[in-house]
Amino acid sequence: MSRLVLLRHGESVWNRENRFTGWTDVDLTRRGVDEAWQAGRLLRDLNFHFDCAFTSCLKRAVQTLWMVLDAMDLLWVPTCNSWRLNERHYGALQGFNKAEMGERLGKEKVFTWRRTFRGQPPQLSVGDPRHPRFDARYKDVPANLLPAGESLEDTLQRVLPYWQDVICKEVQQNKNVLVVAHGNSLRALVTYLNQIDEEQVPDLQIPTGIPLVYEMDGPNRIERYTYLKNPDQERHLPISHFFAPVRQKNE
Ligand SMILES: O=C(O)[C@@H](CO)OP(=O)(O)O
Repeated sequence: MSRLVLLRHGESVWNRENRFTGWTDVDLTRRGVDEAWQAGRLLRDLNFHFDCAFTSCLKRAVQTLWMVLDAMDLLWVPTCNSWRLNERHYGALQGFNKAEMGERLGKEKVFTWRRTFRGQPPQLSVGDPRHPRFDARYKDVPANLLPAGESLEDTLQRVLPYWQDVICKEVQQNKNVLVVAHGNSLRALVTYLNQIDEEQVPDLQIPTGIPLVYEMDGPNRIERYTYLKNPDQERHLPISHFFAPVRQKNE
């Protein structure tokens, strides 16, 4: 039995400003920092332990991971950063205000980009200075793999090899694993793990700073899962309190 915890970073500056963020490397807000510490303290109080941790190459996730591990006195745990866990690349939308884009281009279009499985945002041109090929942190990633605008489906295709080749191997060895990533890279992973139908994908949202815990019997067998919500009220409850049995799609 292994515990896998998925955590979206705390609130970022562009979350607060309601701007398309994607691969833009923005900071956490004060509230985002508090969310990260609170998640770490909750996991500590519930006696969680991690053998390894994974995050993206974006500082809002990296900083959240560090704060969580610090709160748990686990800063020594081996961690890996991968571009494959980055947020969905929002292409030419990055930087624009979501509500303003809805007014200008239509709410339905913006909804399709933000919440459907296949909605693909307008791409960045290869010469655009915001293109990841100009960013030193991606210099070892083959150019043809670097995205310039992704649907959730594209994000899943990028996240999945990292899940299968790296994170899964740890779960297979019954390790307890923490993954701190982003709203859409985690939506993609949860879509896969929970076998969520394409029509249900728009309803799936991942909140900032709330740990999503899976108890896994092998990499493809979820025994049960739950969010650890309302930290202040639930801090002193045993972990067994949180779980309800999971029905999987093929059961
Ligand atoms: O802007 C983004 O990169 C993401 C996450 O903050 O936004 P959305 O939830 O709209 O996909």
